[in-house]
Amino acid sequence: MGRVPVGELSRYLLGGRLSTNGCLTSLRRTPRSRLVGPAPPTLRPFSTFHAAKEQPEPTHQQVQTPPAVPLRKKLKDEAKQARKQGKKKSKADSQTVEGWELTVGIEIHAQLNTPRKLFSSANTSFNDDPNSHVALFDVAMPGSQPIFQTGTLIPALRAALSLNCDIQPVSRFDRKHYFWWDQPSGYQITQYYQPFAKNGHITLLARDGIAPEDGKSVTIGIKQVQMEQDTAKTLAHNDNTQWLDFNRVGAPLIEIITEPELHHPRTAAVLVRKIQLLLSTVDACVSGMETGGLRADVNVSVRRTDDPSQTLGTRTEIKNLSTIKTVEDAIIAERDRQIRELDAGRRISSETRGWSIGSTETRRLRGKEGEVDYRYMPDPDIAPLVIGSDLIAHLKKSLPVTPDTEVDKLISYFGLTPQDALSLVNIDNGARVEYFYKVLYSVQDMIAADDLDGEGADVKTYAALVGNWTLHELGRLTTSKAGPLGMVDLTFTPDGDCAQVPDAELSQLLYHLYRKNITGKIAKELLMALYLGELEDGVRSAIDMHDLWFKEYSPEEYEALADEVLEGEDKVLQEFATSAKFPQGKLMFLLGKMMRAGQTERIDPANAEKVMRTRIENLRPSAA
Ligand SMILES: Nc1ncnc2c1ncn2[C@@H]1O[C@H](COP(=O)(O)OP(=O)(O)OP(=O)(O)O)[C@@H](O)[C@H]1O
Ligand SMILES: [Mg+2]
Ligand SMILES: [Mg+2]
Repeated sequence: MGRVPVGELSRYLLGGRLSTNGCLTSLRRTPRSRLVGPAPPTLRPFSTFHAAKEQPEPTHQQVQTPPAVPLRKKLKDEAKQARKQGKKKSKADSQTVEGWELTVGIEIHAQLNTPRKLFSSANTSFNDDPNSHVALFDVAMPGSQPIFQTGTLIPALRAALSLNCDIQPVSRFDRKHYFWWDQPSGYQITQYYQPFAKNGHITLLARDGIAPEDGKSVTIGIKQVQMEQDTAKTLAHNDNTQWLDFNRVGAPLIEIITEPELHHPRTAAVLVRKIQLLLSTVDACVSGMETGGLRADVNVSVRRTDDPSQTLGTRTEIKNLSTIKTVEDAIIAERDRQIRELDAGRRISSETRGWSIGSTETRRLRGKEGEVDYRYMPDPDIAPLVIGSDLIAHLKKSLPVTPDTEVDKLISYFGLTPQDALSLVNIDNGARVEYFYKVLYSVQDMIAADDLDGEGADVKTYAALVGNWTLHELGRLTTSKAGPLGMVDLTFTPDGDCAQVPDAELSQLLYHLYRKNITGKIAKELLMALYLGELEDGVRSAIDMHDLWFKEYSPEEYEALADEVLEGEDKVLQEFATSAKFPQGKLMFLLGKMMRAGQTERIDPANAEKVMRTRIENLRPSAA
């Protein structure tokens, strides 16, 4: 059958609203905010749907994803919720329940980092105007055909290789049928019979934060990785009206399916976090859970440990978990619910369940028995996918180092503590560690240019300083103490650029701190001023302008300062002279007073302590 010319179709179906390149474009640009305002008039036939009361629950992964909430806010809300429920951990959130074995398998859906949809040349987009990137095929226009976008394969392969999978030389696409408003064709194209990658694994280490019961490390099998289409985004509006944004329909996803080999809730959460980081490290996916780019479905079952049959219990599936913490919380709640049911003599029915942030119970969405028959069939319009071994070899060679190797290097070569190394690699989806390297290498260049220590300076001496500042001092900026701006999170590009605290400025600051050209206190004040946007001409010029260079007190001046501080402190001095145990707290008190009395840009805490300590030690009973 010949294909209907696009022009004819568009006139017939949309009154000429199709653009010539085959993509739907809204006639009037619809600002993002309109998503919560009245429906865009030109898109009405597609973007509204009046849900009849008897509509079934959404199937598969089409349970609505809530609009992305910043991770920071989510974590705060979760912490608040936890505080409300009492800080004390209840018995229920332990990692094990005596007499029972928990089993978990996870399906992770991740959006691939690619500019095109899976079977059309429409752009993938995040937060663009609704329905502005929609090809004819994406909305199942009759006569439109899928055209596999080969570029989408590259990030998918990188993801599968990073998960140690065997790439299949030939794989195929299948149709999974179901009827729901977010899937215009009535089926999703996925890989059911022959996925492109199988038999992988991922190793989780104790330092990743797995449950102590899992020991030093645990390796979890990856059953398969498959490519598939995403669905349209549904936004619930008032009165049973659902708005649809087809920008997401047909966007390429991978589904990573683990073996049912997880036995502790925290380890399951760690697995999702580690896979998220891995996918971002190999550039397979650019966004994580916090922006809705990665969603996890957890399959949970329990069985009695003394069950001789050794078969796994019936699983239930909790769909669309959107934070790492909810993975752990939902598994615990579902495990405990299943145990309660079985203890009461009831059976677990195979069903799909949901979870909302802050809740304590999973809730039934639908039963698997009544589930739509997916009627899987090979897609007759799509040729088999043939992947050459040369491409695989090339991609293997060009994979970046894994986060595990990165952490090892930060610890052994740069001398960071394991905790700092892990945090650096884990936060901001790997962007913070990029930022760390930028700052570190600039500081290194400045030190080398001095020609004082030249190449000989031990990198560990300043790497620890840079690590501490890029992690902890930067972290401190965003606490409420910094005033209204203090709530503004630092943002990093994937390349490690930060507009609020540019790496070039921080490296200047840290170089001068390392060289003791400025004091730590001054450095902290400068960093805060930088973050608040008060240093128009940068760090170096602020130091010059306000003469903040460290001009350390002479030994005589330190002595005079100590005298000034000790005046009127006879009672404290008496304690030094008489108490058998050295009153360390009192020394700290005197030192604090000395630091406050001295000029910030002239006093070095270590030298001030030396002077004060010598004074005090002369008073000690043993010195007499
Ligand atoms: N008894 C069990 N207990 C816990 N997890 C299980 C059990 N049996 C299977 N699983 C896990 O359930 C998941 C099944 O995912 P898979 O995508 O293969 O099927 P599905 O959930 O039926 O399909 P979909 O949700 O994609 O429509 C896997 O992660 C697997 O490890
Ligand atoms: Mg699945
Ligand atoms: Mg599933």
